[in-house]
Amino acid sequence: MKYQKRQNAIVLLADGTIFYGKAVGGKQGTAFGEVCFNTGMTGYQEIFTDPSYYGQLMVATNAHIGNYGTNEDEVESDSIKIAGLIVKNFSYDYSRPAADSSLEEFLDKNNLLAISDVDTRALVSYIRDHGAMNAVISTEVDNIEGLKKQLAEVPSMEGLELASKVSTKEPYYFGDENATYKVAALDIGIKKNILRNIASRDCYIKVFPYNAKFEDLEAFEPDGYFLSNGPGDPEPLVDAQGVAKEIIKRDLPLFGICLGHQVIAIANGVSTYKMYNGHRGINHPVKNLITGKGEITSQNHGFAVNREEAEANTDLQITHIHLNDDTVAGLAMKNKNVFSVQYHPEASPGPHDSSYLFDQFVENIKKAKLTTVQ
Ligand SMILES: NC(=O)CC[C@H](N)C(=O)O
Repeated sequence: MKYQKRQNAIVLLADGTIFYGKAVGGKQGTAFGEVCFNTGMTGYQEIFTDPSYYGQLMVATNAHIGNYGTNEDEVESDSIKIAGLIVKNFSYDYSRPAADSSLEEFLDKNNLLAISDVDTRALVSYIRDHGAMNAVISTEVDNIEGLKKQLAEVPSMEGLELASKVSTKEPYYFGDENATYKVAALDIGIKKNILRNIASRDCYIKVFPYNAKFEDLEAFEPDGYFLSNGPGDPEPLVDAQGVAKEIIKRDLPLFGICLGHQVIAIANGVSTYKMYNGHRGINHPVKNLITGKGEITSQNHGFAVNREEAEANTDLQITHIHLNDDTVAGLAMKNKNVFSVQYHPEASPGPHDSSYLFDQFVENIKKAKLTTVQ
């Protein structure tokens, strides 16, 4: 495929701005989504398969993508979840002993359209200045007006419920069934490395579909509950919010990550909003307000919790702050076993500074279990 003629391609933004490139591997096609960028230098395979990215066209700010190939174990779900890929230099060749295929093969297997040779620095500067917006990538370079019409029909990410598109259809189990603790996880777009992190801390997990009811989770007789990351706007996720409310009412141990964190905030009456530009990268600085320590975190979100409302809410405490823009990065409920973070302690990709949060979850479970037994 390497020397095949590559089709001309465009990135057309919702405001009419056009960037030019070439379709990877001589492909033809068109893909729509919200354009967003990730600043991570590594971890592209994990990012492409993270269900939180469903419906998004990903711009990689790293200038070389594909150079270390892919490995079938380095996925965060069973398929690519981004809607399309935009890069500067696409590496058809790769070099890494652990790789088992090229990125081109991996994209082909998942039928994903990728566009290279785009001036990604100019594109990212543009999005930073003009905010997140819908876009289309396409090889139909002579059909700009037609593409514009179709693009106008693509719904905005604001208000969009996407958890149902990526959640498991049936419940399933993860980990060792003889583990000491049982955790019920609500899958609103869960990443595999979250399951690995919880299971490796002596927990057996049952994973439930996005529309499961609290009673479904409770029937597993779990020691703790988990609300996952995931795509789209948290506001329409009424089922998940209902589950969170029931868990909170009973003061059961609960941990939420990213979309799960936003759901917990909404369950407490605190609203979320669409950010001008989200946080997507693997070096985002966060301050833990309880310990005073900084952590370098992996992030991927386009919505955030309203800080003023969270501060005014007497049931909540802000535990973490994003140091770039002072947005809420972590919450805990006062006098309850409930906490959540806006970022990704499971990393994959990213640093492991925040893995202590999984320890904290299991500690909370342990304490709650001791109290119930006595
Ligand atoms: N990683 C996530 O869970 C993302 C949450 C939500 N979809 C957002 O963009 O803010």
